[in-house]
Amino acid sequence: MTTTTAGPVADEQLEFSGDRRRVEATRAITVTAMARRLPQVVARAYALTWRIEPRSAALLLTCQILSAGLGATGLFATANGISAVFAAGATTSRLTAALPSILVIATSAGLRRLLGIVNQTITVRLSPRIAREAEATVLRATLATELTAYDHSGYSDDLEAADRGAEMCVEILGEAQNLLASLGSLIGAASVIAYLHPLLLPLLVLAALPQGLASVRAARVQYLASRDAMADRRIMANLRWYIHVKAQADQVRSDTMSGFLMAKYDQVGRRLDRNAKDAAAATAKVSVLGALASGLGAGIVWATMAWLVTSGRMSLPHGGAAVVVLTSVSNSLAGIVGYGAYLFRIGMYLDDLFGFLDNAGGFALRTGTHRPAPPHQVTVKELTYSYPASERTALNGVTLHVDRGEIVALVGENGSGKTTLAKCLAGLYTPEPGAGAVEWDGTDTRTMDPQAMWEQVAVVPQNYARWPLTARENITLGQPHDEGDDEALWAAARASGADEVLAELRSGLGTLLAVEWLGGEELSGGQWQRIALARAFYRRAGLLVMDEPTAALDPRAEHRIFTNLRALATDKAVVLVTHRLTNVAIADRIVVLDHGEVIQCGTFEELVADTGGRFRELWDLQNDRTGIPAQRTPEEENA
Ligand SMILES: Nc1ncnc2c1ncn2[C@@H]1O[C@H](COP(=O)(O)OP(=O)(O)OP(=O)(O)O)[C@@H](O)[C@H]1O
Repeated sequence: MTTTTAGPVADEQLEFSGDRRRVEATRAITVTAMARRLPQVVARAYALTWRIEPRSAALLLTCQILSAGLGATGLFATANGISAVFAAGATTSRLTAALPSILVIATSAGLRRLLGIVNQTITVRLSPRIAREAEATVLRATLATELTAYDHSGYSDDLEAADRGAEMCVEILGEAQNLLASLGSLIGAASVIAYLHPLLLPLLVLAALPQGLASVRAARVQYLASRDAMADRRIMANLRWYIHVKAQADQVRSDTMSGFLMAKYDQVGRRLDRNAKDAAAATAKVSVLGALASGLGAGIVWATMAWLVTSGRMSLPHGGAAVVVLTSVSNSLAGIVGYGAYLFRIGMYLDDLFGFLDNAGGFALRTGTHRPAPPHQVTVKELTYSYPASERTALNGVTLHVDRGEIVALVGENGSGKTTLAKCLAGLYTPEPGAGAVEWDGTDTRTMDPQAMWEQVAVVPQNYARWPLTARENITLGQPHDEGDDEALWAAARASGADEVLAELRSGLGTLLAVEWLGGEELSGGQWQRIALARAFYRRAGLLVMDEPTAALDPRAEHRIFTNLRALATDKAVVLVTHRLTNVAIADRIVVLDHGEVIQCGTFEELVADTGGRFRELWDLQNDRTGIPAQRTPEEENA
């Protein structure tokens, strides 16, 4: 428990908030509504196949239709064969009469088996491709998502649900095929049953209905349970990641966190177990009820048939044939119910998938078309920005400009809004309508094609990526690079100090970085930062945004960066975020932020001279040596 002036407040629990609305909507789905969706799911399965291989999709459907026709032919032949065998007359003449039927039964069974093999071969071959294609679609949608999506609770849950939907696609074609096969058999068998005695058909449907309803209900229970468990599964996946990866392996040990992390893991695991137990109990309950009802239904069907035969309403040979066909009917019904229920479930996951794909989870990238040139001036006008999860505004009415050839530094205390502003300048966050604007040479960045805009931007973020790629790729990725021409790369490396790092790598630019991956070499934190700087300097960008670019650098490397920065800025607008105030002397202008507002703006000399200002206050604090023993030079020591 923590305490505030308002009294004790319970700790917030580690929890991912999924989109509860969608779960609620799913809960409200009725069995009939779900039944109506079954054809839609089957159609989706064939549409996905069609997109990959139209000929195979057509062949699969043709096989299904032929197979159903052959099934019906075989059953009619069975009924006729049985009638012939049970008819009056000599055994040989009865067998001779049954022979054509036996030939038809054997041929249709053989051909059906052959068609089944063709179906299975195509399905097994295409299913992984369908899933991969769906997965790639989710990846493309994710890459075309606004960065702010990640700040919305629920987005990651939706993304994961979509991913799961894509995974389920591996089964959709097979299950749709099974369902169609059962349906084909059922139609064939039902027509034979109706021919034998019309009363048997409605009775059969009645007998199968309770089992069907129960299976659909069980599928819904399982889907909802798995959707409810999604947030917990993500927590566990995150915990596993924290325990597995190298990035914090040292802190897990030095902070003696193993017990703490495992306790969290177990706690969430127990919640998942409870969820699974409840779902299993609910599924078992509906399944038992369904089984009882369908057993009762089957009893009624058999009793009716016995009554029809004994009362002379159906001949004995027809009765015998009905027994055989009924077995086929109940197998087909069981197939329809089983595969249908499973397809319902897949259909719900597909809804998650297609719901996400429709508009990238609600955060599709803005679709401006203007392709900007490198800007001469970047302007921020009355910009206000709030993070979706926060009640505070991160930026409040900020106005500033950066010209090409100019370096503008953003300074301020932690949480004052520097990084947020830097991301808005780089077009990573887009202002809401009416919340100000970021303009490049007078053009609102909201009207720009985001990819084309980012081509003009180079960013050194606080947490730069350490790609498990070669040193060359780590610097050139995302940029056109002429094979065999590393001149521009080396120029960027020299400006950032990465040349010294590259010189010591065992295979130079071709060295694989990150030791965790395929035996690559590992770099120190500062060496990685030099690579990240080289990556930004290599980009042919008109706007360079650097957020704490030298935090991990030694004094020599830092000095080199700031010595080279002025030359780099000649054809760029440069924005520099830093807490090291000695470094901002290089800037043409310094903008001081406080709680998302610009409170000072001027040159280094102006701001240091302003004794009552925040910059001067921070400067004095950074240079205050109170409590630190004075450093004496060797000459002073000797004197
Ligand atoms: N993703 C986010 N979601 C919600 N609030 C955020 C998010 N990122 C930052 N904030 C909030 O926005 C405000 C500004 O954060 P920002 O990172 O821009 O500050 P900063 O000046 O760069 O801080 P620092 O010097 O510590 O890097 C802070 O109050 C912070 O809590």
